[in-house]
Amino acid sequence: MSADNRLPRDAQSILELAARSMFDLFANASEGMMLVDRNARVVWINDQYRRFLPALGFEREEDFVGHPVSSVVQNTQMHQVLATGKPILIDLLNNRAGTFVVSRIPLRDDGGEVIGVLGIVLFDHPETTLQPLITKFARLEQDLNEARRELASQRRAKYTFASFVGTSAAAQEVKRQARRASQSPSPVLLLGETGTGKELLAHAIHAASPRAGRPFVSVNMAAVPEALMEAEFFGVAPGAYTGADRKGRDGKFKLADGGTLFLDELGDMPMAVQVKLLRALQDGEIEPLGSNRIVRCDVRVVAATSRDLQRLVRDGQFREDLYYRLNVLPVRVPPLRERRDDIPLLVEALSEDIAARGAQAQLEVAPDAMSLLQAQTWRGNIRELRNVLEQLALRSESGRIARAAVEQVLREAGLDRIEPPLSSAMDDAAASADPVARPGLTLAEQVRAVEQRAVKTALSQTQGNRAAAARLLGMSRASFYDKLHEWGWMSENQTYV
Ligand SMILES: Nc1ncnc2c1ncn2[C@@H]1O[C@H](COP(=O)(O)OP(=O)(O)OP(=O)(O)O)[C@@H](O)[C@H]1O
Repeated sequence: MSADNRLPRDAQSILELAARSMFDLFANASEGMMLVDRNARVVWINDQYRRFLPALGFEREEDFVGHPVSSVVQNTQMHQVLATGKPILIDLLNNRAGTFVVSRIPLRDDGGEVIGVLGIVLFDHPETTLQPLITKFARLEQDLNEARRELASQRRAKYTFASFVGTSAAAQEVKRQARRASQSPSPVLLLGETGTGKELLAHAIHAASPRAGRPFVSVNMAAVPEALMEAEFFGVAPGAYTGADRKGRDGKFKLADGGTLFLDELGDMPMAVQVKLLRALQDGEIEPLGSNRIVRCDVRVVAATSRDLQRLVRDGQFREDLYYRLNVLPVRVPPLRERRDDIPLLVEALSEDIAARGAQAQLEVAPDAMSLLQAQTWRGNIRELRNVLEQLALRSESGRIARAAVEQVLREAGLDRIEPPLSSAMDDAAASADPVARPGLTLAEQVRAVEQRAVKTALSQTQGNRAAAARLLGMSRASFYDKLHEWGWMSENQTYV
């Protein structure tokens, strides 16, 4: 009989022959084999495997065979194969005996039920035999660990209240309110113009809250395309999509579980997502896309917006019920022009940071240059101030900043140049406002000095809010403005004072 005639021709016999040949191949080529039963107990090992026993800490075979595999082989995954019925064709196993390349194959009875698992040690000491593979694996593992560390650090608060620079009454008040809010589990709504520090405060609130040890996760509504927002928030169930999301993905709600979810640019949230967000906030439950399973999430929400939410509600662009749900602890973050006294401190802190990042000299701003910065309207607030300082730092070798340099940067940045004499005029007037100190004054001059001092005090008490200052002094707004014009403290195109 020729060799060809000995080959079977029916599928079942071919399969049996292949299985037998493969098993013989594995048995001979492998470094060892073990069998566990359906209770994950070791029931058999071959001769080659026996030589690993001392390194695994066993003198006698009976101390190994007959025992649960997880108690005799550290880091084994045999029970996982038993539970899932899925083979692990190739894996690296690390334990006290060394590093091994292993394969784990479920064994099924005629009914298809898993009745045991065959474990095969394909290579021992792969660090010598499989060096390139191991090196690559180690590098990937290292990259993965770094990425995980990076992700974890991104999910920690970057700022604390100490990062919020400012000692003015307005700055202290906003910090006081935010500190109080940090101790409450209710949602916080940070309201203020762009660049006023809302995101910084959101971090600080989280860092001072009982959730500080848990993740801080942000979503910027203006940065996520509308079509992806639902998946971004609530996640995607495995198999809901083909492609990259095949395995499913956690949404930001789940990632923030136990911690704080920061919703930046809340006013830009599409209506469809608003409905789902409301449900998630009310019930503490979310439903990932493509799933019919409810997932519970314990998340504290801090939201921020520079838009007028009440107006968006009136215009039908923001749900009223969601607005009330989020507007439990509103914190108004004042614009820079309401806390000009903080500008010198901010300039110092920001230029220290700029110098540290760019290895440039720390800026030394001349007093008349500083007054120019203090007089500016700063519609982009602290972010805009920082940009101007960065420009100044780039252009200055020594770090010394004269008034002309500030004028030039402001002009090139298209910022209105606002002259500071107003504030000096106000300060000068207020300084000479003590009539007792200036006994030679006429009655009219003394009255005027007293009025000026009262107006200045009222303005500083109301953080520059003229309407509120007028109310405080029991004056109509019109006569208050008349006074400011009369003293040259306000002109048609100047908004300062
Ligand atoms: N009080 C402050 N002290 C120091 N730095 C600040 C302060 N407030 C804001 N900053 C800095 O100014 C920049 C803008 O702040 P932030 O992003 O928090 O503003 P925002 O109000 O969230 O702005 P937007 O509404 O545009 O997102 C950041 O670099 C921040 O670190």
